[in-house]
Amino acid sequence: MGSPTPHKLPIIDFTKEKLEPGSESWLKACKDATLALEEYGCFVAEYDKVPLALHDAVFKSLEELFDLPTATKIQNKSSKPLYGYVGQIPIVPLYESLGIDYANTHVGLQSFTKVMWPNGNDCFSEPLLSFSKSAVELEQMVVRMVFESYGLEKYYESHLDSATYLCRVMKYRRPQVNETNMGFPSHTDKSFMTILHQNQVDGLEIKAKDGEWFGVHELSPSSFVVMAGDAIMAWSNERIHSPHHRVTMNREKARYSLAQFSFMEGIVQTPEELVDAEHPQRFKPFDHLDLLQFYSTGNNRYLESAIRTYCGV
Ligand SMILES: O=C(O)CCC(=O)C(=O)O
Ligand SMILES: [Fe+2]
Repeated sequence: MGSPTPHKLPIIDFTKEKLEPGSESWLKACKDATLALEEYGCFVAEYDKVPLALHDAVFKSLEELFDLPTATKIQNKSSKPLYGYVGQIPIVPLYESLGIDYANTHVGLQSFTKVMWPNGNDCFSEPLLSFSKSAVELEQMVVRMVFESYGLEKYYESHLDSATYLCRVMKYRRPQVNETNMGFPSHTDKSFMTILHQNQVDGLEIKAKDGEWFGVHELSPSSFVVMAGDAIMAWSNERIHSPHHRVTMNREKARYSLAQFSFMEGIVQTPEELVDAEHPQRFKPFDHLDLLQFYSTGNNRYLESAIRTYCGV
């Protein structure tokens, strides 16, 4: 028996100037993006709205942020579950992250920045805000493509009205000798969708539907990983797959990354058009923040699929 073909994430070109809704290149990208989200739950978008100078400024400012004292970083708190500082966890020793809610808005970024630097820090907030706005634009394009592919564009505007964006910025320090190289354990995202961007240090691994793990390599400063979260899996009545993924550190350098998660304010519900005899409803309507609350309670984060336990039919 020959060995199976190695998995590789599809790469979809979002750099085209003429990626106008309705154009031929738009229709092709709609098909490719939806297929990739159905098959792998993610793909690499080549996207040029974050110029190299901005990419560099963002990662430079992340170094400055993570160099702050832990006592400052732990002030990153939120009334929403799992929105604040995460770190100093003995079983995940390499990982540290902070959450910036409403990162695509001036107000959101200022309120985060003021906690870290009481006198403000425009060298941090300006690049992060531009980055976050561009990541939102990319996500909204992908969501529009998916809605159009399923003939459900009529729901797109109301979807946008209730989408909010949390930008989680992450550092994985390099492992010391004899220390685990596990950067972050296997999980699925609880978001509707996630946009990931990294410095040039690899580590992200995806579990394919056949159970095989594979690494995501050769990402450039213009590469963004677009990943389906549990909420779009439920919305799509499981046509779209939210993949398990993890981070494994193999390199000598620290890894910095940004994950911009979309969360819906209020109820997520499968459109009736996606439910029929062949596709019976798989998930009951659920409140997105309540799902997060459930996931963050007790040992629920160790469930194989928190969303199935929470609202699976
Ligand atoms: O650092 C990464 O590339 C992935 C992070 C991740 O999976 C997450 O924050 O949910
Ligand atoms: Fe994730």
